[in-house]
Amino acid sequence: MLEAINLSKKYGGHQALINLNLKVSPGEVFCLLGANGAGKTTTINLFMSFIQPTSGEVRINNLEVNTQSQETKKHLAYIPENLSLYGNLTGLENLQFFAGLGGEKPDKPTAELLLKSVGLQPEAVQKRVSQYSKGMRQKVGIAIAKAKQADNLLLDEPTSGLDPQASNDFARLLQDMKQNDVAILMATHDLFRAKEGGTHIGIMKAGKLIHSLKSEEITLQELEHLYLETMKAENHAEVSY
Ligand SMILES: Nc1ncnc2c1ncn2[C@@H]1O[C@H](COP(=O)(O)OP(=O)(O)OP(=O)(O)O)[C@@H](O)[C@H]1O
Repeated sequence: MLEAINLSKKYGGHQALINLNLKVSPGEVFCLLGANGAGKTTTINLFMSFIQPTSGEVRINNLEVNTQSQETKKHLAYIPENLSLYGNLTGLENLQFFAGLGGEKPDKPTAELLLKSVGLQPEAVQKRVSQYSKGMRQKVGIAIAKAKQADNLLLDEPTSGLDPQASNDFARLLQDMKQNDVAILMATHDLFRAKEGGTHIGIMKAGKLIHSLKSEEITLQELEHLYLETMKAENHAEVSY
C-alpha cells in the first residue's frame, strides 16, 4: 500500500507539492494526471525517497519512508520514463543484473521465463539492449519489477513515446500486476490509458491534487472535459463535474 499524508515539498521558495493526501491499496492503479510542472514527478520522487519532504509523510506498506528507507525499498519497484539499462548487455543480462541488485538474481531459465512473460520476442532476449526499441526496454523494466516481486510499483510516464501497440502491451502487463494485487501509482499524460487502465485518477495542478475520483465514475469524454476545465480554471472552487 502506498500512502501520502499531508505531503508537501518546497524547492527553495517554490512550493512544488502542497498538502497531498492519497492512498493506493493492493490491486489499485492510481493515475496522476496534470500539466508539466504540476508535481507528478515530485510525488513519485518522494515515494522513492530520491528527495525529502518539506513536511508530511510517505508510507509504504505502513512503513514511513524517511525513517525506514531500506525496508521500504524492498517493497517497491520503479520504472522511470527512460529506463537506464546497460546497452552493451543483453536483455537477459540486464534483468539478471538489476534484479540481482535487489537481492533476487534470477537464474537463466527463470530470467528467460520472465522476459517471455512480458512479451519480449525470444530472439531479442540474447540481443544487446542498445538494439532495443523503447517498448522493448520498458518490457525489460517490467520484468525487473516482476523479478523483485514487490507489492508496490511506481511509474513515471512509462508509455510516453511508445507506439499504440507497445503502449497497449505495456498497459496489459500493468493489468497483470494489478490482478496480482500490486499497488500501482503512475504519473502519465495519457488520459485514455488512465481511464482504461486506472482504477483511480488524480488531476494535479500547481502542486495540488485538485480532483481524485474512481475511473468507473467518469467517461473518457467527461475526464477530458474535467481535465481541460481544471487546467483553465483560476479558482478551483469554480471547477465542477
Ligand atoms: N530539483 C528541483 N529544483 C527546483 N525546482 C524543481 C526541481 N524539481 C522540480 N521542480 C519544480 O517543481 C515543480 C513540479 O515539478 P515536477 O517535475 O514534479 O512536475 P511534473 O508534474 O512531473 O511535470 P512533467 O509533466 O513535466 O514531468 C515544477 O515547477 C518544477 O519546476
